[in-house]
Amino acid sequence: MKKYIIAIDQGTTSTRAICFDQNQNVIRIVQEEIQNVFPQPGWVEQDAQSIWLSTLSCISQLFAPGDLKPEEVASIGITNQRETTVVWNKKTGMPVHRAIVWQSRQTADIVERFKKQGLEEKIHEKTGLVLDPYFSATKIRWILEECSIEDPEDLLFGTVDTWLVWKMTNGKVHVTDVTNASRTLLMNIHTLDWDPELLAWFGVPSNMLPMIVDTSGVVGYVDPVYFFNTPCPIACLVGDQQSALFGQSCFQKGEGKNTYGTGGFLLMNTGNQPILSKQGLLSTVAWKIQDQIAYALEGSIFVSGSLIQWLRDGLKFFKSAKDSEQLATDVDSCNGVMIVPAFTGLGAPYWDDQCRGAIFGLTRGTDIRHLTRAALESMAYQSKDLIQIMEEDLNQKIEYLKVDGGASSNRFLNQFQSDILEIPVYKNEMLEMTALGAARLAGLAVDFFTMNDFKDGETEQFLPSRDHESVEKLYAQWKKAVAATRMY
Ligand SMILES: Nc1ncnc2c1ncn2[C@@H]1O[C@H](COP(=O)(O)OP(=O)(O)O)[C@@H](O)[C@H]1O
Ligand SMILES: O=P(O)(O)OC[C@H](O)CO
Repeated sequence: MKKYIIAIDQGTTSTRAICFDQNQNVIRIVQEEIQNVFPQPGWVEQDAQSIWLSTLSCISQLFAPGDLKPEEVASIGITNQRETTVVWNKKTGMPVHRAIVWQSRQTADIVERFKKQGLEEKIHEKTGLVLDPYFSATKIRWILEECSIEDPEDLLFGTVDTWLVWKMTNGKVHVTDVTNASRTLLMNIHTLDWDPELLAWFGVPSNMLPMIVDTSGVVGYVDPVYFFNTPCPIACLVGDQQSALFGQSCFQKGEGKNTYGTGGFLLMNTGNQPILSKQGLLSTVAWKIQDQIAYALEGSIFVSGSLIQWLRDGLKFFKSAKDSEQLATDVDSCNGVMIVPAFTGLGAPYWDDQCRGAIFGLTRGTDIRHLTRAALESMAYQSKDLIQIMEEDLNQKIEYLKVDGGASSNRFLNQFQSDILEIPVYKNEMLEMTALGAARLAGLAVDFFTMNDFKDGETEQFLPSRDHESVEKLYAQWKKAVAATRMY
């Protein structure tokens, strides 16, 4: 009898393996941090082999206590940091370069080259995306141009979902799902297939590309060597932000969520048609389950929780990210300090790959409490930038915000977010929303769950508590800081 679903949540900061039972409760969770490498300013890379090994290690730790039986697992779902690009040799199984992480700006020059060809509008129409180093296409181009490659015909490309499935199946299955493919700049969001014109423009050979599959459905079986001699089906691949949207039960048009992980991602379900933004939001595939397709409008923030990680690891302000909450509430305000965390440029709605981070308003009275508070507040201001544009693009008022992701356990952040948006913020008691989405989708594929099983859980509410005038004043200061950062 099958009792469990396992979700692998391969994020930018860590890899997690999570075991869910039939009631969608978390039975066990195992997590390993992932090393980021910063070879040059604005570049971010990870060792692809370590991503795979951390996944393998999390799976084996999940079963280490001996109480969970591998043969009781109905299926595995994989959700992953999107856009991050791996190119490897299919004969050796070895990556030809480190994985280029979604945040990395190392392809800014290549992007400039393509911008000069005047293709931006056409690319936007076909992909719903903007021409930016964020997406996979120019990262593949960079690897093809910069790495010495002996056997180009043996190269395979994959986002992290593809890489993990290829490894888990011992090189038998080379696939990606439609949500991940929609983040490459190579898939046409109307046909849901690789677009020959885009491949030609970006110079990406079609034989490197994985097959595009549904978000929910069995794509292959984990090689028994990696799963205690049990052939377990891999039944879902899904980008982590789309997965959180599914986990948050945003199944209807007009329902959305905001995730605060390494980056910040606001996604709104737009139904079975893509809506092209006029102001820098992205159109993306939310999921495809057989003949059911859902699209989303997305605002992507490059630096959100990773700003707190930088205060922790780079500036050594505190030992644990959760200490940031106490520090922030130890003072009543930031005393005029503003942080614009453009470490790798700014994403939506600015799409500025050249600017870099800045701190304003320092005085002799500034200390780590003000800086920590300013860091958390910047996460909320960036989300407000997106909400305003989303309301205009959709011609609809957003009445409340569902939040999740690692940093949403910070109650100061949630309260400040509600204050600055002047709408309620709902934090679900389920901490692993991203993994829940993948577990649900993997369970659907093997008839472990049905859609009727998916309900909203209990939430904690944060209600606006500031007067409108003070909110306006703070937000105007933020806009001034962003403008000054972009001028520098
Ligand atoms: N209590 C907290 N307050 C603020 N930030 C936090 C807190 N806990 C975690 N974070 C931040 O959230 C991020 C991790 O969130 P997570 O959703 O696990 O990210 P990812 O999916 O990108 O790996 C880290 O960047 C960390 O600094
Ligand atoms: O690692 P996360 O959870 O911040 O998500 C990364 C996104 O998928 C990048 O688009």
